[in-house]
Amino acid sequence: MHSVINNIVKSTEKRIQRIENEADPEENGSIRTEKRDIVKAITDKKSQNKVAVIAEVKPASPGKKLRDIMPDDAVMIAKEMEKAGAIAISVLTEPEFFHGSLNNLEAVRKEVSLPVLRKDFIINKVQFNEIESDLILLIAGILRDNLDEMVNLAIAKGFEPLVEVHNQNELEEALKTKARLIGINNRNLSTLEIDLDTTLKLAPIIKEYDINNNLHHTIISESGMHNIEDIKMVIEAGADAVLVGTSIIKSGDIYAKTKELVDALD
Ligand SMILES: O=C(O)c1ccccc1NCC(=O)[C@H](O)[C@H](O)COP(=O)(O)O
Repeated sequence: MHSVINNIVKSTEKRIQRIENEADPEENGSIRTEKRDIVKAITDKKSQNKVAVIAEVKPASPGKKLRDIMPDDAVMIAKEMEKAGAIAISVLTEPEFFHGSLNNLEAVRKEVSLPVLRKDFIINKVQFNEIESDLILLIAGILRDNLDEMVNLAIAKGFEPLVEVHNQNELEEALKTKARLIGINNRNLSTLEIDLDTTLKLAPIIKEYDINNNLHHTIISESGMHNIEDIKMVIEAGADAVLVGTSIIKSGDIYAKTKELVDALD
């Protein structure tokens, strides 16, 4: 793992200590009452020959500030994304390296009707009790042997787990779990380099696995997409949806950039 990721995990462990000190770990919160179905949203979007875009409310990435985003701004950004045809909103909640917040997520989920993904470094089950979201990110390369258990706990808590992988080993572990959504992260968490070929390499492996086992996973290509060509490339490789943060947030026109990506197949 890159030293940045090690630092993020250490910082997350400190956050977890605070949660454990403050909350009842057996608290039964986070059971969804209202389901926002991302799989249906993706299927519907694809049937219109549009791109299923999960647009990310991302204030920063390690060492890079993108835009100050407080709850009111997060809501305004998410509404622009929704209006432009995004099928879901991803909200960063990691505070130290991504300047995200639980308040941003809570405000967005209240004000938009799309499924909302909690984008964070989830390494302990107590984090499931922190806040409601429709989807939750689980990173195979960080959770390793705990992946299967965390997927099961997330499902039991009412979350739709998005299991993120970057290489074939992680993918094989992800496919052993009950997760319906596999995120292929084009960003290598050991080097932080981005290579869209990651999706080109891994998506066909998922497709073949599904054919052989009569299953259907939803494939989400994540990170490093900036333009129509990037989107077309990963969709052609078999991605059902794309997750885009930086290029939308930095564009200066959230609505226009999101729409450009949604309409990439026109
Ligand atoms: O965004 C980063 O630089 C980053 C660094 C270390 C770990 C994770 C990181 N990103 C998390 C993400 O998954 C992205 O925010 C998401 O896929 C959107 O990517 P992008 O469109 O490249 O902002």
